[in-house]
Amino acid sequence: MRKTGVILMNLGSPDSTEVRDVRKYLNEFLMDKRVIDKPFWLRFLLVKGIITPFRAPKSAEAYSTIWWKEGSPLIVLSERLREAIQKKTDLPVELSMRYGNPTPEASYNALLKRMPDVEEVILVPLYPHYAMSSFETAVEHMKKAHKKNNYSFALKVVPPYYKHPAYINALSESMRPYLQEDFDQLLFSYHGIPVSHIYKTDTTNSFHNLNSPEECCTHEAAQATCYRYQVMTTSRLVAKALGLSKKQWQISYQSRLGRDPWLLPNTQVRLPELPGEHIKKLVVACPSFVSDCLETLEEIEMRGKEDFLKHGGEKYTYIPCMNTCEPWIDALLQLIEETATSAG
Ligand SMILES: C=CC1=C(C)c2cc3[nH]c(cc4nc(cc5[nH]c(cc1n2)c(C)c5CCC(=O)O)C(CCC(=O)O)=C4C)c(C)c3C=C
Ligand SMILES: [Fe+2]
Ligand SMILES: [Fe+2]
Repeated sequence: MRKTGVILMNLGSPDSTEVRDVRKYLNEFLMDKRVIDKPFWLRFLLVKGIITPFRAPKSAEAYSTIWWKEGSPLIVLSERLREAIQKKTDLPVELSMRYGNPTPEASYNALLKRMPDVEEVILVPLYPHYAMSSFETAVEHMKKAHKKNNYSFALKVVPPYYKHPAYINALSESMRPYLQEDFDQLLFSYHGIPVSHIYKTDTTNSFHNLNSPEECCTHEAAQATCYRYQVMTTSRLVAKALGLSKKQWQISYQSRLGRDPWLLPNTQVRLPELPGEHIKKLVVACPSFVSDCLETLEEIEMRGKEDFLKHGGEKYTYIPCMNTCEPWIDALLQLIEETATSAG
């Protein structure tokens, strides 16, 4: 048996709701070339000159409406997830963040302290879908720190699990209790990305049918890195597991930033429109996030609800992320086990 350790990796949060900490976090996040894929000089000008100065005070205020006494919900929930997995495995499990703390070095070193002769580390990106601004940047960041520090252990990555039966089961079961009461539609609101990212990660030059709400690309190699295809697949499989007909659900994309074209339809645009389309009782789930965070608690649970009800909606139910629910812990243990025993 190889000596194996595990690192869970999520996005990260500012250290506090102080504007200076939010500014530092936004600068690190948005200067990532996989998040804003512009030439360095343009990204620098946009981020340091326009986006961060305007956004930091607003984001700080938004963070202060969801912050817990223990800290950022995303960090606290990710740490609770680590603890819950640790209770069910003998492998040492650590947590890392793409931006802010704990850094990859801190988590590798924490793992080495617990298991000095570790031979392989299984990296679990806490993103079910592939996007260059989420999954890819997390993996590349961990690989970079691995190479820089010349660690002797191997690094293995859990691939995107957007259609893995254990993940689909966990997501469906976490949602099921919220669909017992009468509702008109379920909205899957995924984090949006710029359309250009879909083409940038596609090495096959495939056609992505952006006009179709039901299909994207058909080439398997393109699907492996197509965020849109993957979120559509997750939604279809979850809807099937929950016994929903096609008329009972739809997809939209949230958290848009900047002027470039992003995936459509946009959640912020759709929420006020839905009551006019006879969708008065809405249930909303956010499956691109596995832990609740600013984008789910503030944008969807709070602001989204207000907007929907203001425009004639009657009932709005937000479904929390999987966080530490039991089937999710079991799914992660299965993904870790499968990756540890895989040849890669
Ligand atoms: C160009 C901008 C952004 C892209 C592309 C993007 C993709 C992306 N993000 C997540 C997950 C999360 N994003 C979160 C916050 C957040 N996202 C952006 C911008 C882009 N994200 C910003 C500027 C922020 C900061 C907050 C704000 O000012 O709105 C979070 C929450 C973090 C927290 O602390 O709670 C998550 C999680 C994914 C999965 C993704 C691509 C699929
Ligand atoms: Fe984001
Ligand atoms: Fe596609």
